[in-house]
Amino acid sequence: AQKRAAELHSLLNQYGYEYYVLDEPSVPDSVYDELYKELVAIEQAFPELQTEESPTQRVGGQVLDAFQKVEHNTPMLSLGNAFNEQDLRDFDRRVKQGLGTDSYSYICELKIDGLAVSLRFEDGLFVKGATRGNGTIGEDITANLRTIRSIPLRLNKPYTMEVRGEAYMPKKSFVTLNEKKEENGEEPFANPRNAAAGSLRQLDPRIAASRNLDIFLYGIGDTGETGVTSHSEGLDLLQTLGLKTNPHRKRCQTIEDVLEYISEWTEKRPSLDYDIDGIVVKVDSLSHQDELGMTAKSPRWAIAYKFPA
Ligand SMILES: COc1nc2nc(N)nc(N)c2nc1C
Repeated sequence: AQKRAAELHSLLNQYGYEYYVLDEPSVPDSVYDELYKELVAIEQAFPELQTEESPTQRVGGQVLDAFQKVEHNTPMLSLGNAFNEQDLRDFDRRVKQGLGTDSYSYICELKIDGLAVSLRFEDGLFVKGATRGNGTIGEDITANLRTIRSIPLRLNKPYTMEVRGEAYMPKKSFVTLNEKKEENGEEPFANPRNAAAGSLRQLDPRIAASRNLDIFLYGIGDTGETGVTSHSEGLDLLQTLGLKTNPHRKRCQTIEDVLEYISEWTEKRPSLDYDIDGIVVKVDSLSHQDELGMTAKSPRWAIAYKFPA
């Protein structure tokens, strides 16, 4: 039974990855459901097999009475803002001056309008999830983050690492949720960001589980042991580990390419099924990032271009 349960864990994990992360299921839902039912039956017969990594344990039963505080192993940064082309050109000039060369490249990412969270994996197992908080101390919302189907309960490799990302509510889920709230005479959420934040702050994980939240991961807390040398390699690594990253990221050689990417996504923004509030521009090479370092609270190697409100 233990062998079969382990087989079912990895099968259901793989099918879940294909469905929720790649959006390319390789088997019909009926196959997934059959295997899931088989696992539930085995776990009922052998409760000791009901481990925290089992897909049957995604939605915890108990309601917390409060969130614990969690200290992030590496602080979660905050980004300086740019509001126009001049700000971006000033940023690029500072990067060029700081590096003393113009042979560097950027990576551009959509800035998801959600809630910044940090996920901790130990030997591949998802062990803890927290809000950003003040950057050093956040709130333990592990039980709620476990309900996000695109977060694997175990990575494809036994890595120990902290990854950062943005949990969000897709636009369609936001509309449906607010329709339900209006029907029940409840106060609707103002926007998907507030809805995602409100859902992850619920003490009952069953409420978070009902909110159809999703996540895009964008950073590795401590790249040291991963051996990656650029941010874009880091994002590719996250993807191979089974984590969901945003597919619209782009390497840009010059600030002109960055400006082009920004105008492209300013136009395409309404076609996305999630809200974005800007574009994050980062110097791609990690050694260049180390050379440029940080100001008091933000990296000198990154900037967030914010769309006009
Ligand atoms: C390096 O620090 C950051 N990187 C980020 N990257 C993306 N894509 N989105 C963010 N919201 C973000 N936020 C921070 C503080």
